[in-house]
Amino acid sequence: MKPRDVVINEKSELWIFGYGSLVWKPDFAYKRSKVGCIKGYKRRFWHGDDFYRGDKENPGRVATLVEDQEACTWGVAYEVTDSQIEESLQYLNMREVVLGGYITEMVEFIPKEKGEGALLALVYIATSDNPIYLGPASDKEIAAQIAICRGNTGHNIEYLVRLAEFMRLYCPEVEDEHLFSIEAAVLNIFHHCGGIKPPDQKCLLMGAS
Ligand SMILES: N[C@@H](CCC(=O)N[C@@H](CS)C(=O)NCC(=O)O)C(=O)O
Repeated sequence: MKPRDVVINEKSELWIFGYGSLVWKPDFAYKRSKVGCIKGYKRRFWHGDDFYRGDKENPGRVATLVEDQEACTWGVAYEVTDSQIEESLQYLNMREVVLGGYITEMVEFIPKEKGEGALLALVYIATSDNPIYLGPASDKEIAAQIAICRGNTGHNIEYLVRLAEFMRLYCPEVEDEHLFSIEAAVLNIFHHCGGIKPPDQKCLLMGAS
């Protein structure tokens, strides 16, 4: 399945950029990966998810990209070659497009490693005309929604914490205020609601409820 705008170079290679669950759970075979960023977009928890991290009644909040010329978004680009191209596109079409409501764009990816040239990469973006797009909300409102949602692959908190973990580990110099203020607000909710012990990251990362 080749989405309309996928560019596969003459060496039969394709790069796929992930900035949400794809940074910690690609779940497709790839040849190699690079940490880096794409310019002109900011990551926002403005997309709804009524399948993986939420349900029809309580849709979760997951990452999408919003155009902003001043911003850049950090994540991971995966190189797929030969038969991996068709396999990954088929898999991601179901995961991201059919079940997730994302569309595909080609963007310029800039590797973090010095001296490595920019690459064209496929990215999955949920736009505001998408039926399950939730749009802007305060960090506290987003945190309150994430704190109570879970879906077919686990808790919405796990999605948030694993992404924050990725950024702390691989992009420690990057200030992602939106991501970290939502994470802090979620932990604050657990701290203040009836003294429930804040879920430590280990238990969250274990996908505990
Ligand atoms: N397209 C973004 C977001 C992808 C994403 O988080 N998609 C959701 C679908 S709504 C997903 O695959 N979730 C799997 C999970 O949460 O386990 C990325 O490149 O990482």
